Amino acid sequence: MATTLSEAYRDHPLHLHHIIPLDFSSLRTLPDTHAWPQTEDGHDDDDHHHGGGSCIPIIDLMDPNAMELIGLACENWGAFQLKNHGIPLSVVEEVEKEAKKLFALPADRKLKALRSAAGATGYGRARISSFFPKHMWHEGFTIMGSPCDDAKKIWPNDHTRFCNIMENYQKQMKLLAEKLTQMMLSLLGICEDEKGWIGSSNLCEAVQLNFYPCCPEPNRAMGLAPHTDTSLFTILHQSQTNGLQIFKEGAGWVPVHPHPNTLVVHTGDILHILSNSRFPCALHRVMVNSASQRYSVAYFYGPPLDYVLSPLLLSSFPRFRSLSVKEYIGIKAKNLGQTLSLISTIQN
Ligand SMILES: C=C1C[C@]23C[C@H]1CC[C@H]2[C@@]12CCC[C@@](C)(C(=O)O1)[C@H]2[C@@H]3C(=O)O
Ligand SMILES: O=C(O)CCC(=O)C(=O)O
Ligand SMILES: [Fe+2]
Repeated sequence: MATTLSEAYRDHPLHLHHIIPLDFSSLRTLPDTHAWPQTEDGHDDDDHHHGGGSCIPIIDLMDPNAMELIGLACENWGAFQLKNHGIPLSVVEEVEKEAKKLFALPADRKLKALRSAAGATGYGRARISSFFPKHMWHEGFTIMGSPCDDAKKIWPNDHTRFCNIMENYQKQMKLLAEKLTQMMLSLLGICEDEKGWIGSSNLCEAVQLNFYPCCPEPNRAMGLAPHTDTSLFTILHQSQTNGLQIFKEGAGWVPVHPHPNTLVVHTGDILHILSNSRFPCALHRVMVNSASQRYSVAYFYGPPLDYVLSPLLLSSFPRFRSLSVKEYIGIKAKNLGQTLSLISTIQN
């Protein structure tokens, strides 16, 4: 029985043919396998199409009103950009540098750490790939706990630096995540009893390094297809390259422009459930471009696998049935974007 997050994902293997990544650097045109139907909306050169120029709020964590501002941002957007977050710039810069080093390796080196069909960690496509008919313009490296086993396969004698930097990043992110969780759960009026898991050693956390190479035909490609994250919330560092977009009801796809020394925080499925839908779960995607490559580092944070998810904010009837995090992961592995409606108590 799965007791760790990586075991929970291993219980739901992916199909192997979706795992072998492509050597993007060798391509001068977009192969048909990577050509997505063109959409009207969505590219960074036409920002004026998006929500009348509105964008997700930037919140200063040192602001005395930070908590209220976070509440408003979560309700209206399911996302905000956080400055003065307390994570030293050097910690984030080092992770970005290691990610760049990793993805710059020749394909045969990265493939040494290829995630197996039943594996949860290592190098490869995003897990969601198997739900889409076309491939994404993206490479990823997934970390759950220590990345050493995977890093050793890539750098047999030289993996310590990578491991230390990734482990330190997780430690720092976890502290920030605990602070934000306290705030968000308080905002929802959730009592101290329900916060017992915060800071426990078995909570679920993972890091995903993302790389979006330059793309010869960016308007026909997709960096990361629309999805919501399986987290309470996600803390994201993006390199200084546009591409991330968040979907806002009524406004469409809104770009999240990078700001130096600012982290993007967005809600995941679990916060949506606990808040009984008061906080939307951020639907997001990544577009690519032909001029610059893009990197990002996502930190996923959530309660332990056996934690029972049920709406805690009960100003009205519970909109979702109760189930454990582990059970949620299992349903999502088969149903992806349909999962929330499958556990909804509202007929549709
Ligand atoms: C802890 C997580 C969260 C995962 C699965 C597992 C490890 C990798 C994460 C991602 C990262 C890329 C997008 C996503 C949608 C994907 O395909 O893999 C994420 C997914 C999720 O949020 O469900
Ligand atoms: O690259 C990004 O900005 C977003 C990455 C993402 O959505 C993810 O890793 O889940
Ligand atoms: Fe995501």
